[in-house]
Amino acid sequence: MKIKLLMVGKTDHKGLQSMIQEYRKRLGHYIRFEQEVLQPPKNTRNRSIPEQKQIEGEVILKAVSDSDSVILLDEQGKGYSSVEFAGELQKYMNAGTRQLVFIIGGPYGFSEAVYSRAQGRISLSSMTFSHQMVRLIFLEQLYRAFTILRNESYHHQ
Ligand SMILES: C[S@@+](CC[C@H](N)C(=O)[O-])C[C@H]1O[C@@H](n2cnc3c(N)ncnc32)[C@H](O)[C@@H]1O
Repeated sequence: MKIKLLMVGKTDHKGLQSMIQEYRKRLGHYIRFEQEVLQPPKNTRNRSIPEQKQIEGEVILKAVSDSDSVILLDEQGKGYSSVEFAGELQKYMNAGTRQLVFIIGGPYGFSEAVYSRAQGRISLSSMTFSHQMVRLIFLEQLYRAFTILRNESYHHQ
């Protein structure tokens, strides 16, 4: 299986970039992993929030293939413990999933079209994080999940 992380908008924060890079590197020891930053057109800033979400949604959907399994990172999604999340990843691997795509939305979340395309929604907390912080928190959880599946000593109950 390959995991792809799609994110709307780039992060310029050097500290975050460096920690994200560290977890990407660690994750690469366990699974094929790719991340892609999606850049909505710049001339959308004067649009209403629903219009911006729709435009971002179109950009997101273009980046997803028909055969991908898609999970949204969404504060209103389902909450998992780290062990449960590791179990979910194992289920996708056991099912022969070729590419599992996780998506982090922009500042206003996802359009209805993106919600309809997704197979699932995962909440990392009922609190809202910035779309930039979520990248790091989620990558750490992905890495943690693979150490759990391998019975390594990173995770302690
Ligand atoms: C600033 S948040 C958007 C908040 C917006 N109110 C919404 O309805 O989604 C930007 C993105 O970060 C991610 N995000 C933020 N907090 C999250 C959480 N607790 N769990 C999972 N994803 C989260 C989601 O992908 C969201 O689209």
